[in-house]
Amino acid sequence: MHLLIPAAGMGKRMGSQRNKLFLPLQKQPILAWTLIAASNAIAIDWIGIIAQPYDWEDIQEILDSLNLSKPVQLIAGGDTRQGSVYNGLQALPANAVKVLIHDGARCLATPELLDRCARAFDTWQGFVAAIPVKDTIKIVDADGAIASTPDRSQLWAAQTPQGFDVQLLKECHNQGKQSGWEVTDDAALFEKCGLKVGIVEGEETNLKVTTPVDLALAEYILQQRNLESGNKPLISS
Ligand SMILES: Nc1ccn([C@@H]2O[C@H](COP(=O)(O)OP(=O)(O)OP(=O)(O)O)[C@@H](O)[C@H]2O)c(=O)n1
Ligand SMILES: C[C@](O)(CO)[C@H](O)COP(=O)(O)O
Repeated sequence: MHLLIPAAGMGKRMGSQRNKLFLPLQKQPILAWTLIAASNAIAIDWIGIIAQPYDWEDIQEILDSLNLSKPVQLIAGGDTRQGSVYNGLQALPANAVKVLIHDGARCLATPELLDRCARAFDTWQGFVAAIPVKDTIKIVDADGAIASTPDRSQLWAAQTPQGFDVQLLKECHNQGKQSGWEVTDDAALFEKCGLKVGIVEGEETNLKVTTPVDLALAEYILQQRNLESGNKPLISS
């Protein structure tokens, strides 16, 4: 299974002066934890890291320190996440038929989640990891007043991995470019193309490290995990 990791953001909401994926988390850069999970996922056999070229040297240092056994390719990021994934799709090996796309910022995803998503291709051509929404969600109008309250039983918080048939997703990205669609996840492109997207059970701890509060939560979650795992090697042999 091919995996694309969007890692070309600026970390504005983190208030970071550089790519937030280099920030330390339990003595490793955030991106390292994402790569460790990908390395330990049985189904993943190729990794594409989509990053700004000015970050490639620092990412290569992370890769050298982890010494992953799986092939890794660095791919130039775009100005938006959508643009970065577009670039990633163009850079996939010719034999890529299915692809998982997983945010570098979702560094707490477990190998088990990645493998569960890989198995979802038995059922769907497009799918997202997701969890049920816990808060009541409000649709708010331009005046700041609540316009409606969607039925919470139908609301899910989309995460990544998101998985897609490569050819279909390339076509949806091309349609998006031509039509000027601006989306915050790849599933939205599939939906706009009228293609069905399934839900795969996500993980409550699979948060996207976006703000300093997320970083503190991630620190706590990883600390607990590392205590539970003892001195088990980070990378499974
Ligand atoms: N041009 C971009 C923007 C984002 N991403 C990646 O998409 C994932 C989700 O994006 P987000 O959490 O929003 O990261 P940033 O864009 O860095 O955050 P911000 O919006 O706060 O700047 C991250 O792994 C980020 O590196 C990307 O590959 N290319
Ligand atoms: C793809 C995603 O993680 C699904 O929840 C999310 O849409 C990314 O949003 P961001 O603004 O690019 O972080």
